[in-house]
Amino acid sequence: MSGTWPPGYGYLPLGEVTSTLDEGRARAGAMTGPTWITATHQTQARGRRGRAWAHPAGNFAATLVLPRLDDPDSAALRSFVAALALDEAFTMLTGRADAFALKWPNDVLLNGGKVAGILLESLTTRGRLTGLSIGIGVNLAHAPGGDAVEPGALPPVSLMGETGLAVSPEDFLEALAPAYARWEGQLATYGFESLRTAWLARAARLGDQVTARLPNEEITGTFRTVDATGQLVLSTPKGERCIAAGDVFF
Ligand SMILES: O=C(O)CCCC[C@@H]1SC[C@@H]2NC(=O)N[C@@H]21
Repeated sequence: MSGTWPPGYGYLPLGEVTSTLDEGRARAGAMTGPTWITATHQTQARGRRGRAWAHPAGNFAATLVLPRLDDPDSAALRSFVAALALDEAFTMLTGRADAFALKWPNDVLLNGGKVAGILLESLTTRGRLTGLSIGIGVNLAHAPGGDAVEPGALPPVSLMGETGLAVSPEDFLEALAPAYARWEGQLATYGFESLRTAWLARAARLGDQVTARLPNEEITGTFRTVDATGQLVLSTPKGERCIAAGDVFF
């Protein structure tokens, strides 16, 4: 790894694994600080809501392990930190900020298709949240076929397919890791408000009608904002609804 690696962050490049999230969980106890784990192949990569995640060779797959969290209550905000870092890395590598947008809660879009996803997993000690794994998958070279996504979901796209740019997973990490460290530093120094503002400036479909699919309910309304705790705020005919977790459909 050349370039400017963020001070205090470790790096563990692996070959074939079941999932970098599994590696994060197994290795977190021995880590002394935040550590990026990458893999060239994952045999059981997972996405949000128990879905499988396709990881063809040439795509980026990593888990950033935060083995100790000073403030466990802010753990979920890391999906905003990671999304802003991904957006910054994409913009740096392509010079095309206008092509990318952020979709609540944790997808990155390129030309309206999904190019990257984030999956947070808690790390617990004796039932207490003590750390966090941030799994990140980026379709650099290949997008999985449309049949790999659920009906109504945005089509997967790849960076190569949409822009013609060949970016290696190593080069992507070299852009992403410092960007993540900067946004994490901003969260620590200034709090979530500055990230919330930055995220909203890059949000897809702000002000539009969207549908949030929750385990037992679908809520359709106007996407007003994201609140101070990271919840999605929709205006519906029955009033304002704040949504902590769910999938959003446009
Ligand atoms: O559903 C999503 O959008 C989240 C996808 C997260 C995929 C990444 S790839 C690296 C890490 N390891 C996994 O098994 N999943 C995450």
